[in-house]
Amino acid sequence: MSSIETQTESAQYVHYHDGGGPGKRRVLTGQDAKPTFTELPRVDMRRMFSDDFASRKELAVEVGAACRDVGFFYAVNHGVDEKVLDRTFDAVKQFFELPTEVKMEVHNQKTKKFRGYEAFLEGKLDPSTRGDLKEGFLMGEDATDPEQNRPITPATAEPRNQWPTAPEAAFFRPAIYEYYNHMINFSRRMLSIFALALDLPEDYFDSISTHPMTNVRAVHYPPQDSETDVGIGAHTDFCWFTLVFQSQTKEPALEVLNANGVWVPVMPQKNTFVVNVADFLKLVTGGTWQSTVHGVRNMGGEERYSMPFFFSPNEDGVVSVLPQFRKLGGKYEDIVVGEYFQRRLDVDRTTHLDGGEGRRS
Ligand SMILES: O=C(O)CCC(=O)C(=O)O
Ligand SMILES: [Fe+2]
Repeated sequence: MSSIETQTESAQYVHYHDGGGPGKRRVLTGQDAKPTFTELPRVDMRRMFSDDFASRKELAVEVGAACRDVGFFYAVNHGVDEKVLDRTFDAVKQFFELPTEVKMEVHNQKTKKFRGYEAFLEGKLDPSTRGDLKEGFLMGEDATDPEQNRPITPATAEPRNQWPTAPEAAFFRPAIYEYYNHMINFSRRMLSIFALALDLPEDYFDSISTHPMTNVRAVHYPPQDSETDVGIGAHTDFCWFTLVFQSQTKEPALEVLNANGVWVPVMPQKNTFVVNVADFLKLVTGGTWQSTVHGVRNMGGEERYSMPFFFSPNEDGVVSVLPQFRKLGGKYEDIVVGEYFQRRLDVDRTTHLDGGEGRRS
């Protein structure tokens, strides 16, 4: 998949999973190539904590450009303590080393929201593969978990998360909650910067984000030795935005697709998050911001771990294309966040791409 290889092939397509269905992009080379990114911008988030509005606005302008031109950026000086990140990754590694039966107690197929443990090869966004070469654990908003301090209402009374009960797994729940709470705070600041980047008041999204839909996914990718395997098939995320912390492998594994159908590697950088725009932010910006296709191939010979945090507004929040992105005469429907989210989850659960085409054909 080098750029040289790309230039010698003609009329190739890259296939992916977008908006709940199959998508493809022509690989453009030579005179057909469009101006597009070849690396991720680095954004210094320290200004997010500034009392000075001009400083926050300056940050928002940079973030807005990254969201429009790339859909992905590195976030440095994000304010999440490095010690918390180290502790979280230690716990995640330890969890995945537990016996399979301990992990399978909380198998995600026992829940409607797919929470809990996902075994190797069970995820399969790309039907030409034997499945995603990863195992994972997913948790998220759940008013019945006392750690979340949320009122239980008829709509939130059912437990959503699953936690292992084996004594040897007792360390895991508090470790994940420590990360989760830090990520909620980081996300709220991020949300106000996104609002500013869209020339809206900083608190514009707050009223629909009082009890946001959120997920932490801990993922373990073993090293793969076959080019035909994938850690996670090419896809876009179906939330508002995603914050990813990845382990420090020597070789990059996460890859982001640019407009010319070229996979841009995302080299892990120390104490740095990768932030990406997801489908909802693309939707409310009328496609001005990009929900960029990405995937993982862990070819560097090392175990890899990552911790994506997915943020969406309230389940009963109603969103639509923002006024400044509407075209005269256009028809714009309201979308209930939770309904859209569950539809996408059901698609992911039950369907795969048609046709058996891989990432390139
Ligand atoms: O592991 C990563 O770096 C990204 C994972 C990812 O894209 C996802 O879980 O949606
Ligand atoms: Fe993703």
